[in-house]
Parts: sequence; C-alpha cells; structure tokens
Amino acid sequence: SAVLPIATVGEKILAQHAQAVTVFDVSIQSLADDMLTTMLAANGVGIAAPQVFSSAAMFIMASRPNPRYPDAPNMRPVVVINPRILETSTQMELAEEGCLSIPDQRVKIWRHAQIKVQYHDLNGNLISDILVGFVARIFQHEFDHIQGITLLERSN
Ligand SMILES: O=C(O)C[C@@H](Cc1ccccc1)[C@H](O)SCc1ccccc1
Ligand SMILES: [Zn+2]
Repeated sequence: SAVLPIATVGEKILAQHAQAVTVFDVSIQSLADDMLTTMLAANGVGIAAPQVFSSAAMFIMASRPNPRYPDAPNMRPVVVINPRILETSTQMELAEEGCLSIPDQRVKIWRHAQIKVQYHDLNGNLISDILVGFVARIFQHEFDHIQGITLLERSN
C-alpha cells in the first residue's frame, strides 16, 4: 500500500463529478488500500478518490475521537462505493470542518444531522444505513467530493 499524493485546491479533479464504479476488481481494492494508507498518514477521518487524483465514486470514512470532536465514535474504516443519500433530516448542525485538500483552513459548515444512505462495499454488496452526528458529517463531506464540491463552495 502506498501513500498517494493529495490533490490540493485548484486541481481540476477536485471540481469534477467522479465516475461510478462498475467493476469490483483488484484495482478498486488496491485503490481503497492506498486511500486508507494515505488518509492515515494525513491523520484524516475520511478521504475521497478524487483527492488522490482518481475520478472514482468511492471514499473512506473512519471516525475516531480527535481534539475537535472528542466524542466522535471510534469506527473501523468503511469503504463506500457509489454512494447515494436517500433521505436527509430537516435538522441541521453547524460544526468546523477541515479538508485534506485545503490545508490550514477550518470552515464552519451546516450539515444534515441525520441521513439515510445507500452504497456498495468492496464486494459489490448493497448496504443501506442511517447515519447521525459526526459520521453523517464525514459522509456528507466525502459525498461532496464525489460531486466535485469542496468546503470553499459551501462556506457561508
Ligand atoms: O478532506 C477530507 O475529505 C477528509 C477530512 C474529512 C472531514 C470530514 C468532516 C469533518 C472534518 C473532516 C479530513 O479528515 S480533515 C482532518 C480532520 C481530522 C479530524 C477532525 C477534523 C479534521
Ligand atoms: Zn475534504
């Protein structure tokens, strides 16, 4: 597994809509592995494929307690492929976010407090889940990356 270069703001790949994953083969598994290694090396709690110059609709979310979110749940990293947000709560929460592609910036962002999501895992199985709190926030942050949206387009 390799630490991959991370695209920073201004790279056009960050503004592109990522392509759906259609083949769940070894190349996707190897990309997921490199994304995990890269995310851990950067102390992230998530990372999306476009951030490592791969236009695939795939991201990793890996909540863990951290100085900014001390009560964040400790979770095993989850590989999310072809994500969909099916339902969103009307309730929103405001919190500071960082982005591995926008170094040294913290932006307060409104996010849905709860979301119903659907995605495929690395084996191509369809997963449905309801996410709340910090994990819902990570999912929405990474989902934005898949749509070519970063914090800079969201900051109010
Ligand atoms: O750039 C990314 O996609 C990864 C972000 C994910 C994130 C999602 C929601 C809220 C904050 C960050 C990185 O994890 S930025 C580094 C970081 C780590 C822990 C807490 C806050 C920021
Ligand atoms: Zn980001």
